[in-house]
Amino acid sequence: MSYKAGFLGLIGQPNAGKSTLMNFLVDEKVSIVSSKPQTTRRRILGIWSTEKGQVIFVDAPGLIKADEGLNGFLAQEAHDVINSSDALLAIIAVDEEKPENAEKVIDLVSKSGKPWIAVITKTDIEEKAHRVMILRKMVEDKGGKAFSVSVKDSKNDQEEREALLIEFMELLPESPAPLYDTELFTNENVREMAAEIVREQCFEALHHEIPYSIAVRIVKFEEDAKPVPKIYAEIVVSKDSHKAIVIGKGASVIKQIGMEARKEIEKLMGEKIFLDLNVASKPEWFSNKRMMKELGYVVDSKD
Ligand SMILES: Nc1nc2c(ncn2[C@@H]2O[C@H](COP(=O)(O)OP(=O)(O)OP(=O)(O)O)[C@@H](O)[C@H]2O)c(=O)[nH]1
Repeated sequence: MSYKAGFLGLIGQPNAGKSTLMNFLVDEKVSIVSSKPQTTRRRILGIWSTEKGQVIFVDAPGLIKADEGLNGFLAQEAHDVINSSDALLAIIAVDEEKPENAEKVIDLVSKSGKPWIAVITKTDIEEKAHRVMILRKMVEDKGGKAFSVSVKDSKNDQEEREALLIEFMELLPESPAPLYDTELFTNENVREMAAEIVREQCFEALHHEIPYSIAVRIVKFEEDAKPVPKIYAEIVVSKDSHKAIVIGKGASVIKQIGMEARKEIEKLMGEKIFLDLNVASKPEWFSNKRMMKELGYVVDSKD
């Protein structure tokens, strides 16, 4: 059998389970997960390599409609992933409230002209189990093949994981060699992943709209500091009034964010670290192209 390698884009509505699925398939925590929709911002790659091929998963932000600001960036990212991937996975969750949303994803992917497979996620949610058949039929009506998976139930099922990976690899083009070093499981560096982990913990600790308007920037990353590496991160809020909320009474909220993020970053780095968090207010940063660029959300290559 020839060697296959390429980019496989994960396309779905916000909260469909794309990041969770990618982390499960790559068997590493690559992309952040939260119970709130629209957590994924930048395109994140998860890489799986075997001697037969290399699947590079591209976790795109969920599909949304917007032209400007951060949401405009997210919408553009999702469409760029469709255009630039070699093959696509349509990710549809059994708990998707509106059938037309599932239809839209299947439509978009099937019309892309690229090889594709649908993955029906969250099949462990019993009261929605009947929807698996309905979604499968929707996929088959568009000429596609559907797999169903529950990451909750399959966490320890390596056979199921490998079977899915082999199916997905078949969608990819032949390639003379791997596209990334076969030791890598992501394109993100530790610095970027640390910032994403702090952002994930903000989603955990904060409610309402605040986490959506937060960005996290690593100000200093002293990998060789003694006795442990030191990471200085800044949580950027978009309104002065959010600062006090992120800090919390007696600094309780920021302490919680820091403690949980530190544990996750330590897991990632395999060693103890020191994490320092600061909160800075940059009013309406997401409406300002220069600030968005500074925070890692590149809007336009022309500026
Ligand atoms: N019960 C159940 N929940 C799941 C499963 N997969 C994901 N979830 C939950 O669904 C929520 C959304 O998961 P994510 O992986 O962040 O979804 P996403 O599609 O990447 O979301 P965006 O970043 O908004 O695009 C989280 O609370 C997950 O824990 C599953 O197999 N079963």
